[in-house]
Amino acid sequence: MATAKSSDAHTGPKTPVTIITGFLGAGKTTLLNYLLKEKGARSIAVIENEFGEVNIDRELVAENLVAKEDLVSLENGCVCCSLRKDIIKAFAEIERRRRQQGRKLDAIVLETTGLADPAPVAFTFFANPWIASRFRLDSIICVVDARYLMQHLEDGKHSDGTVNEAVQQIAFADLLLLNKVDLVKDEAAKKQVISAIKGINNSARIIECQLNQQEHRPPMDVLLDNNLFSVNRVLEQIDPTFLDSDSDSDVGDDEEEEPMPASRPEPERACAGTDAGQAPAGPSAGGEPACAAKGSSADGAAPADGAAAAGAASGDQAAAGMAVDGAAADAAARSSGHTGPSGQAEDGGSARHKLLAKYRDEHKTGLSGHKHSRGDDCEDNCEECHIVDGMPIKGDRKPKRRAKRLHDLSDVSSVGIMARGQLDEYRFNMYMRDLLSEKAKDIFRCKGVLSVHGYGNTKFVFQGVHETICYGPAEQPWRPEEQRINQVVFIGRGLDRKALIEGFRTCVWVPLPDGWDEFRDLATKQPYYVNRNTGEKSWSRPEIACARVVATQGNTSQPQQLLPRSASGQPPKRAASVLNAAAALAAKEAAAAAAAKDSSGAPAAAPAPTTVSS
Ligand SMILES: Nc1nc2c(ncn2[C@@H]2O[C@H](COP(=O)(O)OP(=O)(O)OP(=O)(O)O)[C@@H](O)[C@H]2O)c(=O)[nH]1
Repeated sequence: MATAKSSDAHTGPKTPVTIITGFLGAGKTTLLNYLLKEKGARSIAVIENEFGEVNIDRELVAENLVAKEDLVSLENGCVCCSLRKDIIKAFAEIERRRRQQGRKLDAIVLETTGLADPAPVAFTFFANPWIASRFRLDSIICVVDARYLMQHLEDGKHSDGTVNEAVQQIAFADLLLLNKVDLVKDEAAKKQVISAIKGINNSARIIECQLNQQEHRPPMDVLLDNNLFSVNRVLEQIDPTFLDSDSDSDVGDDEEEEPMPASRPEPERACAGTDAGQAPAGPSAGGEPACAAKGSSADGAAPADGAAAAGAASGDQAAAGMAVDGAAADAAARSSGHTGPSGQAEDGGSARHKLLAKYRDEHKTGLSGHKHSRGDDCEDNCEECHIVDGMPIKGDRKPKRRAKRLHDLSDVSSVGIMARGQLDEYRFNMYMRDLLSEKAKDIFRCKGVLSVHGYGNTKFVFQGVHETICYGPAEQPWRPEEQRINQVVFIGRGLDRKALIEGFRTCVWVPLPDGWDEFRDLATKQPYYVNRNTGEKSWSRPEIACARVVATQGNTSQPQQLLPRSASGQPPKRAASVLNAAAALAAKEAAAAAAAKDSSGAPAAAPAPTTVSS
């Protein structure tokens, strides 16, 4: 088993880490891009976590980074649950790259998925000694979608005691950005949202903003290096068991079994490298700096042995400093078999108890405000006495363990679809229109990068949050050497994977058979087809050739299967209904338009849409 030597201890300043949280589509990536664009001389690395099977954000963030090495992506899962141990690897990877390049690093920004509970992520900074000695949690910023918050709070009410992610995200925030205020025109509705936020978190500052508008963004120095995270606030106001272990908290325990990042100078330390991905380019936004930050950071010494060296600290940060070292010592003792000052192996609990007790003795303050020192028989029989020390102080109560939150994503999934080639604009529009008119409530989020037939090298990005959807050109076109692969991801509840994939297949543009040309009806923009040899006109596409669509499946980002076409070569049923509905609607509109002016050149006299059968 690896044993850390005192020379392993990192004694330099700790790099501040900002966690960006917020529900799906709230504006986290928009904020991240703003931070990256306006970072000035700061060197920022990004850990970006994507829930979806296809990572669209990587495209949209990468171009704002100085080097692609600054981005580590954790894909297809949540850092708060399935990818929890990968956070440590991500930090190790960033550290490895930084050392390799001999660059300074001023800050790390970690964007969680929109479904992440920030608590376990924040806990990592206290549970893992290697992280605790090198990084400090600067603040948790929660981006709140002013338009959809009430819906998300309502949707997330679970009768079985499981946690609503939107509530957790707000509760744990040190700073709340009430975003998309442009979409809430009604002042009363906005007040309702603010009051709902305050009902969950009354101590964090709320800043109203519009992150996609330069002039309505919060100033940079309010956002970065603001030193807002306070472990005391978390313990007092949110979760008194925050620093207690749960079954997932041993995040560093198995790291020592894995190899270190290749160039890492401390091979015996308990942490591991990663193959985390790197990224191509994508679009983003600009912004402007201003304003003041508060407080200063505390850079405690790393816990070199089980006893842990306490860092120099003050105020709120002192609590964090002590807790860091305490928890770090705890984890170090557990994972590395370190010995305490007595030379005896200490269990993690006692190492942490000593440090927490020291802090409490110094401050003589209980978490809920009543005064007592450790070991006192607390007259209030307050819960915290039992929780903080992890053992019963009074009576025969059993040691407490942090209640493990259930992260209920049982019915929430993501469907990632990739398709080579180009999309047929009209069909894709119809597909999305049809889909969202039926499923907007359950499709929390959709996004994609598209290559559309007829638009040359323009790369399109589409972004959907429930029924709000927008398309636009990415900042960078398709590069000549870049493979044009359409990528879309849907995240939501009860998604019908098969229907989504089959529907998307019908959107891929395929060449027409010889002799056929495509035209657009002037009034409806619906395409129609003319055979230049025979003069035949049709609203339905003469032939749909085989399209190669690769769908990702389950919890893997690897393409899994090629979907077979139906034997007839016709689109599947669901797609047929999409096309029929679209065609019927368009035909109705065309008839009305044709009645008004008979000059479009489309098939004569309100053509009956040809039924496409499967
Ligand atoms: N109207 C409006 N749209 C915004 C604002 N900020 C961001 N958006 C848009 O909201 C959509 C989602 O923004 P993202 O930044 O991708 O949201 P996100 O939280 O990163 O989404 P996920 O990572 O998928 O959870 C995009 O289309 C943004 O352009 C805003 O202030 N007003």
